[in-house]
Amino acid sequence: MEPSLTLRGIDVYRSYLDRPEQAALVDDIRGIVTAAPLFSPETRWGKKMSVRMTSAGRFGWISDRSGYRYAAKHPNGEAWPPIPERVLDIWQALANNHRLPECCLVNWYGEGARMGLHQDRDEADFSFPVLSVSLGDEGLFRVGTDARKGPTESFWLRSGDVVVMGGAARLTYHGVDRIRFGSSTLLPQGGRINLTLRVVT
Ligand SMILES: O=C(O)CCC(=O)C(=O)O
Ligand SMILES: [Fe+2]
Repeated sequence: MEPSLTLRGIDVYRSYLDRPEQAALVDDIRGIVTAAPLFSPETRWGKKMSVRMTSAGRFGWISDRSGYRYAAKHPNGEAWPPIPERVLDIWQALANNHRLPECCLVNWYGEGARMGLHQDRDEADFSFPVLSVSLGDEGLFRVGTDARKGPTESFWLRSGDVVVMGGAARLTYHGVDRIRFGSSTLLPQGGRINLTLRVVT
């Protein structure tokens, strides 16, 4: 399948998931959140992130006063639930490699939540892409270059869109400036969910 657009090497598959597929994925995510509750990670400096998170897979991404890292257990001490088949299917269709993701990060953006510009670079091997799925409210996604101070541009990600950052774009700086709270009817209470799939080891 060809991407709908490629921006600075990042492939965007617009409306990759139709509405029933999005709703089924939300049900899967409810299952993850029941097993591994959302939490608000703290940065090393003790500031709470505005995005609430949890994970599925062998590893989850956590952050606390010791810094951020992948961990085999939720902060409550339990293993993360498995990555849903429906999520793995998206990876199989678009990630174009033989490894399966080891982490499915679930990011939950409520009103006013954002994610600062960053690189995804806690993984061992950057030859594997990062794939992300957007659900619910629209999010303004900012992409730059592989330099922190490089030029950036932004575009709106909508429910059902899938983004693949691979190859030369694997270490592109990116972030979410803001969401348009209430712009989608997928989540009855509003908000945006982003799933990010990564090979970790
Ligand atoms: O919410 C998004 O679209 C991006 C999330 C992200 O960049 C991350 O979790 O590393
Ligand atoms: Fe990221």
